This record gives sequence, C-alpha cells and structure tokens, in this order.
Amino acid sequence: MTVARVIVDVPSRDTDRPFDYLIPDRLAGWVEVGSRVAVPFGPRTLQGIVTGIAEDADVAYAKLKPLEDVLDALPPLSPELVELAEWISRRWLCPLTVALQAMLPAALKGRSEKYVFPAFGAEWLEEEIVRSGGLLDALRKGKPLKLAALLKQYPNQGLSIKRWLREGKLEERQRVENQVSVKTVLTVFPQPTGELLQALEKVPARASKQRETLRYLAEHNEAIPAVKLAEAVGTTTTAIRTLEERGWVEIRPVTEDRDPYADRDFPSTTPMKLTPGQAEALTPIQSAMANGESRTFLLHGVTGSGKTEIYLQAIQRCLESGREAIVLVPEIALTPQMVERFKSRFGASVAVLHSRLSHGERYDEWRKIREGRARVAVGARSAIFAPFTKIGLIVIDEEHETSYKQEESPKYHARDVAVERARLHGAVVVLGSATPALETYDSAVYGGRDQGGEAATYIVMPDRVANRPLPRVHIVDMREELKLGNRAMFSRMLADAIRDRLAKREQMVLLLNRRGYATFVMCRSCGHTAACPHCEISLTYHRGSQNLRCHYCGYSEAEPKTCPSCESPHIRFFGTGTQKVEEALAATFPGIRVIRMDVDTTTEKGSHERWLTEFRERRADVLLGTQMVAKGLDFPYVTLVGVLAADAALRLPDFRASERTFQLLTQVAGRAGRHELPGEVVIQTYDPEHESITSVQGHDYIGFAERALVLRKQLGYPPYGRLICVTFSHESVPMLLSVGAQFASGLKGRAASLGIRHDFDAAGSSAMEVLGPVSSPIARLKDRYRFQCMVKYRGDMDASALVAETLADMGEAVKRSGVQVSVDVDPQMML
Ligand SMILES: Nc1ncnc2c1ncn2[C@@H]1O[C@H](COP(=O)(O)OP(=O)(O)OP(=O)(O)O)[C@@H](O)[C@H]1O
Ligand SMILES: [Zn+2]
Repeated sequence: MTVARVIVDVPSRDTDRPFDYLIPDRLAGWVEVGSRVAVPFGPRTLQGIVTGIAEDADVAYAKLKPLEDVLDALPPLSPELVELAEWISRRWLCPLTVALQAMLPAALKGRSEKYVFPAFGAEWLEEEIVRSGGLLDALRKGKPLKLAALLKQYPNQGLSIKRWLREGKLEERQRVENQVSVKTVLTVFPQPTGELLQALEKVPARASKQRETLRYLAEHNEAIPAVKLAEAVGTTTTAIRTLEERGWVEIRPVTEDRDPYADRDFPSTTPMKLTPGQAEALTPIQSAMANGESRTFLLHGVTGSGKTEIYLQAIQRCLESGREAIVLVPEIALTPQMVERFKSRFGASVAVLHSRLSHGERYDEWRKIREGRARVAVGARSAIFAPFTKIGLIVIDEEHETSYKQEESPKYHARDVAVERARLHGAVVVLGSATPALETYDSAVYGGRDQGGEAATYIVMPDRVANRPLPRVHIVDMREELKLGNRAMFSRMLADAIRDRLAKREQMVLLLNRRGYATFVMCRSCGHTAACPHCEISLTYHRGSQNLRCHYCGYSEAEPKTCPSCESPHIRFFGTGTQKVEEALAATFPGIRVIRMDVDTTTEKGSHERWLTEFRERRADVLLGTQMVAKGLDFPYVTLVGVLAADAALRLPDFRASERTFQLLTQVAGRAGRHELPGEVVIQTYDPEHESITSVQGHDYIGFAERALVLRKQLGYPPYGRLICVTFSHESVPMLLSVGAQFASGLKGRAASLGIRHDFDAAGSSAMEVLGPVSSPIARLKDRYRFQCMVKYRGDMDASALVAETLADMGEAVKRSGVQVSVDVDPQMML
C-alpha cells in the first residue's frame, strides 16, 4: 500500500518530522511530493505538505489513518522546492513546515478551499458526458464546485478531473476569505462573419441596435467582453443576450487574471548595443549558461555602469535556451523602475511578486509561474521561491542589501538560497552591486568560501556607460559650520548648490540617513528621555498625531508637556525627521517643489510609482527621503545629491555599521549625473575623517573593502568567522541567566568532546567561541527580558548542528521554564 509522508503545519519542534498516512483509493494518482493535503491529526484536521511517497511505512498499516483530502490539482510545490525547504530548515535551524510555508503564496495558507469549474465553453463536456454522467452535469452549469466535495461525491472520476485540469479544460481557483478568488468576465463569442452577415439580412431595419451589433461583430470577428461590446455600439448587455437566443453569438464567462499592471503600458524595448565593458562582462555569464554550469558571478559595476542591460541580455539568452529566470530586487521602493525595464523587454512573460500586491493579485502572478505562462519572475526576497521547474538564471540586484535576509523565521538569506537553488537546477547566479557585501567580495576575489557554497567568479565594471564621469563628492564638516554660526540644517555649500540647481531647473535627491537618528523626546533640564514601559527602547515622536510611539510593540502615549521626572517644562523632541527637513526646505528656498518619500508617504498601494513618475516628469525639484531614495533610481536631470547627517548610523553597535554607511552613501551618490548632465554630491557630516565617508569621496570601494577585511580578520567576524545568535526571552531575569548559562556550558561541552578549541583564532584550526549570556541590545521587548549567546566559529565546521543538538538536549527543561528561544544563523542585524 502506498503511504504519504506529511509535514503538518504546526510550527513546533515536537511535530517537526514527517507523519505517515495511507493514500485512499479515491485519491490515487493525486498525491505527489509537494501536494498540499488535509490530514487527521488527533481530534483535528490539519493541513500539511507531502514530502515523500513510500511503499512501506514506519508504523504498521493497521494503525495508519488515510489522508482526508488533497487540496490542489497541481501540487503547489515541486519536489525540488521540497528539497530546498529541507536544506533551509537545516541551514537556518527552523522547523521544516516553516520553510515550506514560506514558499506558498498567502492565498494558499490557512483555511481555504479549492473550487473547480469549466474553463472554456461546454463543448468538451459533451464529448466526455457519456463516460462520467452526473459529474459533468454538475459541471455543465458552469458554476465553481468545491474540489474536495467533488472528489468525495465522484470517487471514480478523480483521475478524469485531474486530467481535465491538466489539459486546461477545468480551472481551479482558491476560495479565500469567503470569496471565490476568481475574476470572470462575460465574453461574447461571435459566429463566423459569413453567418453574421446572413443574420443581418434577417434583422428588421427598426432593430437598429441589433443590426449595429451584428455589423460590429462581423467586422471585428473576435471574442469581446460583453460590457465592451455594449459600450462600443451603445447598447446594453441585455440586448446582446437576444443575439445569443438566436444563436448568432455565444456568451460565457471567461476567467481573467488580476493583473496589477493592467492599466499600465510598457513601451517595448529592444536590446541595446553593449559597450565593450558590458560585452566583456556578459561573455563569461553566457558561456556558463550555455555549458549548463551552476556558477555564481559577482558583477561588481560602479553606479551607472549599465548592470541592468547585462541582466536583460543574459535573461534573453536564458529564455531562448528554453529555461526560466528569477530576478530579485531589494524592496518595493526599487521595483517600479525595475519592473518597467523587465516588462518593456519581456512583456507578458514577466510575473511580478512583491508584498504590495493583494493576496489575489499575488496568487494570480504565482499561478502564471506555476502554470508556465510566465517565464521571468521579478520580485523581492521571497520571489526566490518562484515555482519554476527549469531555472537557468537567478539575478540578485543590489546583492548587498539587508532586505535579502528575512528577520523572522525562516531567517533565510535569499543570496544563499539562490546559490543552493541554482545548484539544484544547474543554473547560473549573477550577484550585481556597486558596493558588494564584504562576504561576497571576499568570496569572488579571494575564493573565500567560509559562508558555505562555492567561491564566486569576479567580474568588474569600473566605468560608467559612455565613460560618463562619476560625480564629484564634497565633504562638509558640520562642526565648522556651527563654529561659523550656521545653525541651519543645510551647510552653505549645500544651500548654494540647491539654489544653483533651482535656477538651472535641474533636479536633486536629498537623503536623510535616519537609522539611529530617530526623533526622541528628551528633557533638557535633567536629561530624562521618554522610553517604552514594555521595551527597552526610546519612544519616537510622531508629529501628525502629536504622540509618542514604540516602534516595537505599538505602545503610545501623549506628548508630555512637562518632564515626568523633574517637572521641567523644557522637554522637547530631538533628532531630525524628513518632515522637519521638508519644512526647512520650504522656509529656506521659497517655491521649491519637494516630494517626500518615507514610510509615512508610501503606505498607500502604488504610491511609490506615483511619486517617482511625478519626479521623472520634473513636476518636483527635490526627491527627499530615507534609504528608499538611495538605490537603483535612474533620472537624467538629477545633478545634485545631498546627504544630511551622513554619520548618523556610524556609531551603532554593529560590526557592519561602517560597511552599511559606506554602501548607502556610495549608492545615493550614484544617483547623480547618470546621463549627459554631470553630477555633484554634498555630504554633511560631523565625522569627516571617517573612512566610510572619505572612501565615498574617492569612489574607492576596493580600498575600503580591503581595509575593512583586515579588521574583520583580526576580530574573527564574517567572512573569516561565522556567527550564530541565540536569544532567550522570559519575564524573569534569573530564569534567563540560568537557561542561558546552561546552554553556553552545554555547547562548550559538546565542542570540547569533539576536540574543538573554544578560543577563536581565525587563522588557526577549527575553533569556536561562545560569548554570553549577556543582555541583548534590546534588553526588554513586550515585557520579556532578553539575553543572548553569540556563537562565533570558523566556517569549516557545522556549528548549527551543535547548537541544534544542545537545544534539543535542553528541550524539556526549557519548555517547563517557559523560556522562548530564537536562533539566528548568520545574523545580519546586531540590534
Ligand atoms: N549599452 C548602453 N548604451 C547606452 N546606454 C546604456 C547602455 N547600457 C546602459 N545604458 C544606460 O545607462 C544608465 C545606467 O544604467 P543602469 O541603470 O543599468 O546602471 P546600474 O549599473 O544598474 O547602476 P546602479 O547600480 O546605480 O543601479 C541607464 O540610463 C541605461 O539606460
Ligand atoms: Zn514597546
């Protein structure tokens, strides 16, 4: 008897193993690796994913329960994605179901039901009717029918239903949130022109609308939505129904994908003639694809070097060879221009996946990929799970971006997943950036492979397209400005440059580096700062609502009028927000037109596109914003970039702080002078000698990287060592300290028994260090205290497995104590 191995969707360590179920006869042929199924589990019915099919079972057959249902005709996951999920759960220490669920569109999660209904007319039903009787009568009505109910009611027809679905005669759709998530359009299918002309002769002259409709259809003989037809000839859909009664047209519902870009047209583009630098960069990528090698390339090209055109032409080759491509872009802010470039080149074969789509839109885009109607997927981090089956190329644009790491479980990094997925497909990975992550640079230049996987191949493009110069970068020491009595937000140099651009009608990008510079409230008499009573975090001032909010737990309180600690009235908010800059711009440069782009102005769907279009059409002088204005944008009239408070994030207690600052400044500087007009950059700082800032001035990525790597090596930080951060949280500190200490000694003991030294020396042999337990940088969150152990180790050993074993050993004790444990392998955020 055949048995399905199922991972049930309960994200706990206890259920993190496959359970065996019998496949009942009525579901024979329906269950595959990757199928989503409903299974009995104790008193409940749970959803799960089939991860294996076997002829034997761990438990005696008599004890096995049968599967209740299979939830989709086409399994949502392929065997390859299931294998990838298994790898993710080992690599980032999460339950397998968490990794599997991360691969499904939201519409397929939680409680939902599948419906089927006939896709095209009913002709094919007539052919099959003899064989299947009742079932087809049910389908003939054209109404969606519950898949699970159909399979129960017509157990002998399961295989036919499946075949019809595969042949596209039936469609399946998901029902979510009490709506069948399908959009149908009543469509008019005319008879051949000859018959319509004959019909025309029979219609009396006074039925002028009917005549006009027939004439219209005879002329444009093609299917047309009823509403459109009625509009075109000035009649009603009811009037069209009479044509149907007389057999001249057929009207039936046709399903339509919800296309988030339906109202946009993308003027089509053809491949550009590559510059010699681009051609040289593309060659090795193409030959690796042609040879079916699964290789990773780092495409290190300065800002404006034309990386996107290389991606486009590599993808074209990939498609021509019959394979599919995935393109990852860091975040929603970047997608508008990228989506446009990809849609313009590859048209309807591009599916777009990002978090701003509705569940329904995302599900339809996902289906386009799953059903082979789309062959290029462009999207944010999770698009790495696009359900393709023949991937030839994976591109990660701005590969250094932190948004590629997911901060909640599964805490995967899309870059690592891409490399593994490419290995499974024999595909090529292209990591593109002007400021590669130091780990990637080390891997490509020195063959470092401490992060696991193969070393990358280095491709460098040191020049901009058409030898356009990189912008000139000026550094302004704000301490000097203050000495000279300038207390304004803008230095004299920046203010002059802004005036100059306004006069020339050129455009500007202003970046407010706000990380670590939140607007907080402080008493100037006693130094008291307003902090969240539940979290160890200062509250952020919101001008709109005039209240203070905790960005971690949502706690809010009214703005204090007097200091709660010393009752002084001199309590006010500090720091600079984009709103404040906007006001200062308006006050300093009368008539200046500013677009402010930050979390507050971009919550609405489509708002990014609108702002960027407005800016491109030069209806504004300044694009002002946070990180989201720094990357990827390409506007010809931007000739000035200004950075306010460049060093705001330099002092954050994170070993990547200076790398991040350098990357952000280089990226934003790169927005200037990308076309004919030359660009200029003004960086305001209180720390003008800092290497992160001076290296930007010299456009010196390599110098910066080499010096930073020396430091990393001394300290044993990535890429020379790896980190695992294990965080424990609980209401009681003593409890945390005891569990934390138990973990640390357990892990050290395990390492010692394997002969692993526990002093860390990057140059030495396999070694591991366990730091802590110490209070986490965020010491309390939602009333729970947090302690962490940082495990630092050489990349040539599998410390994840040791951590997992140590935690498993502590299992019962930890569970009884109520301490929550969270593990972050290769953490990106130290805060
Ligand atoms: N072969 C070419 N001929 C002419 N123009 C080109 C060519 N390749 C690219 N360009 C143009 O050069 C500009 C910069 O290219 P692109 O935006 O791809 O740069 P990039 O390397 O992605 O930069 P960034 O890292 O800053 O995003 C674009 O306007 C693009 O249209
Ligand atoms: Zn809070």
